[in-house]
Amino acid sequence: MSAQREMKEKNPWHTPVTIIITVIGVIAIVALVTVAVLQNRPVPQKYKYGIVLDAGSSHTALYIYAWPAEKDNNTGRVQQTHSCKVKGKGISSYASEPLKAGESLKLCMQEAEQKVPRKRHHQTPLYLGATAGMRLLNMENSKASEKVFQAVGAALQKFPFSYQGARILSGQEEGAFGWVTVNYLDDRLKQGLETIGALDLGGASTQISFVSDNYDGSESPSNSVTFRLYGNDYNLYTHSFLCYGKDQVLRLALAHQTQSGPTTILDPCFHPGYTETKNYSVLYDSPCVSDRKPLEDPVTFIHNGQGNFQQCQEVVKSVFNFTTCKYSQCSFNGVFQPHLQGPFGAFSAYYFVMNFLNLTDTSIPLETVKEKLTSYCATPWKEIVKQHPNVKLSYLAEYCFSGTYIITLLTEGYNFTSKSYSDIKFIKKIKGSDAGWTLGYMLNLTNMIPAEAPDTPPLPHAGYVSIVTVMALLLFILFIVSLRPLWPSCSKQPQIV
Ligand SMILES: Nc1ccn([C@@H]2O[C@H](COP(=O)(O)OP(=O)(O)O)[C@@H](O)[C@H]2O)c(=O)n1
Ligand SMILES: [Ca+2]
Repeated sequence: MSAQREMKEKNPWHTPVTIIITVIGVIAIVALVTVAVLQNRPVPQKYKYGIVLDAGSSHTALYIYAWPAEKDNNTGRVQQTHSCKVKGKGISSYASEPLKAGESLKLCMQEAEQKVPRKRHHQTPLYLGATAGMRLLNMENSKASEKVFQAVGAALQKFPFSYQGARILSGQEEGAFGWVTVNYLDDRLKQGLETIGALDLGGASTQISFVSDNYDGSESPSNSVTFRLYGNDYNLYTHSFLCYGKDQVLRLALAHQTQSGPTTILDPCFHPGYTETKNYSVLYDSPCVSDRKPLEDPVTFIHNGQGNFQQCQEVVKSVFNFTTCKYSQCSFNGVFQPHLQGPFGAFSAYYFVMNFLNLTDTSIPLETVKEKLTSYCATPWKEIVKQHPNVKLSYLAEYCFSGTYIITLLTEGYNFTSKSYSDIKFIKKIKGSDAGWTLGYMLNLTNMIPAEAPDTPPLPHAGYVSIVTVMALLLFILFIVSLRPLWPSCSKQPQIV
């Protein structure tokens, strides 16, 4: 009995020091694990918002962007959370009734009020950028364009957002911000990867923007935009061709065909059997074509389709000027263009048209694309209408022309070859956000892309917490092991006799 008591008294685990150390150790482990778990628990995410209105020549669209509020600007990913297509035409079409331009935006703005949490309304910046439609109106009638902007500004200021103004983007801005958008969405900038070129086709202008290794900006400086983003320097080539959006080129092509004065034209870019009586005044109602207006013309002309892709290409080629180039190389109209380089993303009308024609797959050889267009254009109008009962006739009539224009612009205009054609991807969205200039515009105006790479800690937070926990556990085990001489099994067992 006394021997047993002696043993109990000598059991080192029962000394107050070991008990205290063990308790502290256990508490420390529990505390560490709790901290590690709590720190990495997903917290409900709060977002900040930004709204951009793209006032294009054919229509206006509203985009809402959101990004995590907690993370600083350098790490938060901006995403499109909502878009709204404004009913009716572009704001430039309201030149004679500017107030209606403002009114047209109301429904989409009300939708934005619903989509952005009320608490965030006041700190949500709201921008409106207008492109080629307003550029043309401004050239034609600057007073009318001012009035449209006044009306649009007054309408937008009635909403609870932080209105940042409405303005016309320059062609360079439109091209460069489109390039920023696609490269930002594809994560090319932060990682300093090879960039994607951007091809944007609108109704009234078209943009091409890309980085080329043998272009330093010295030849034709007006085509050069330099950026420093996340610590990398970019020398971007960009050009915007005003009047070379697909709607203006259609006018140019028609003007070309009606110039010699016949009141009936047989248009190879429209389907056989298509026939419409059109107004000359509507055709020439644009600064892109007004200088080609014949002095005397009848009020109307009859527009008949013929459906011949090859001849249509000849008509389209006639709207490009290839005769002069004062630089080492040009695209068309005497505009400098360096050697094409790298993958390209083609969006906006490039996508809409090629998607309608089932030609977005650029692994289809260019020759096959041309064959498909040849057979599509040659399909009688009646059949086309039967095949697409839900497409508006005015849009449906133009796909043969638009497809032909796209292929001609890419190959004859920009010099894409049968080989480099496959470098192009026709895209609508990247990771859920629309490709277009609006996101790049907002990122720039909110300084959301830093010039220098952010200083990142060598370890991510979770890695840091895990390593500290593991090290602490190891130290604790080491400590316990160092007490080994005091362990009951190691201490001399009392002999019980
Ligand atoms: N679903 C759609 C939407 C637009 N589009 C065309 O895409 C072009 C968009 O041009 P835009 O209004 O942005 O004009 P710009 O100001 O960029 O020149 C227009 O030619 C529209 O007709 C289309 O083909 N299908
Ligand atoms: Ca556009």
